[in-house]
Amino acid sequence: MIELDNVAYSYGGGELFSSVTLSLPPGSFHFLTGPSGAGKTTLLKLCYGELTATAGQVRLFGQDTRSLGRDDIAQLRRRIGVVHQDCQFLDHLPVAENIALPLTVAGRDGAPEDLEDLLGWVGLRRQAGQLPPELSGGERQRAALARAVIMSPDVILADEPTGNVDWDMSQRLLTLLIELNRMGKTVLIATHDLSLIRAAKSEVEARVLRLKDRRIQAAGANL
Ligand SMILES: Nc1ncnc2c1ncn2[C@@H]1O[C@H](COP(=O)(O)OP(=O)(O)OP(=O)(O)O)[C@@H](O)[C@H]1O
Repeated sequence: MIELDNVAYSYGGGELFSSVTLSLPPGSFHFLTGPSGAGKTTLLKLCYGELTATAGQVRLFGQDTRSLGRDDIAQLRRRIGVVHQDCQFLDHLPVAENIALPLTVAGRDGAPEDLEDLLGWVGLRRQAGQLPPELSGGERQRAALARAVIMSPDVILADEPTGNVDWDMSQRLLTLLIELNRMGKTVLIATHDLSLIRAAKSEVEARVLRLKDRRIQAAGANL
């Protein structure tokens, strides 16, 4: 689905990381962990074509992004749902409209009952008409997850999806992501939260990648 081959990235200063090789096969579940500032968000941005690698190859659904134009990459990105770290809602639009926004942008009409089902799945039917600033942290994260999956993507990339929520809400979000994986979606979660990773490992076969010292390392058993 998504493959990085010997990838390096620099924002202009020194290299943030280099020699990063990873593969997210269909239906796989990965965690990406590592210290703050190691470059997890940056790596996710490379995985969905938001940034271009300074060296190496990024393949999205088998296609080398270096050979693709912006429109091609935009098309491929529709197959990837992203849960951003800061959620990024349009605060003047109700929650339901924020969740449906990717459909609107793509010029597609979603069936109202599908949106209703999605709101029910994330437990936000009651909050559908509220504005994003009125939501709690956990509600915002669930709304962000709903928005990420509304286009039925093949891959879900979640950047700290349980940041700023309590343990019960972390578990609830994790359960939703595991459900998506059981439906066949490829899932990558960037997180600092090692207890979340431990909790997931009893539920799903997850591979843990650690970004540290400018390299990707497979995390050992000492999580
Ligand atoms: N647009 C940018 N321009 C310049 N430097 C940037 C930019 N975005 C991020 N950085 C820097 O790149 C480094 C990695 O940032 P990134 O957000 O990818 O790390 P992270 O591992 O996700 O961190 P955290 O766990 O704290 O969210 C940081 O030092 C950050 O300041």
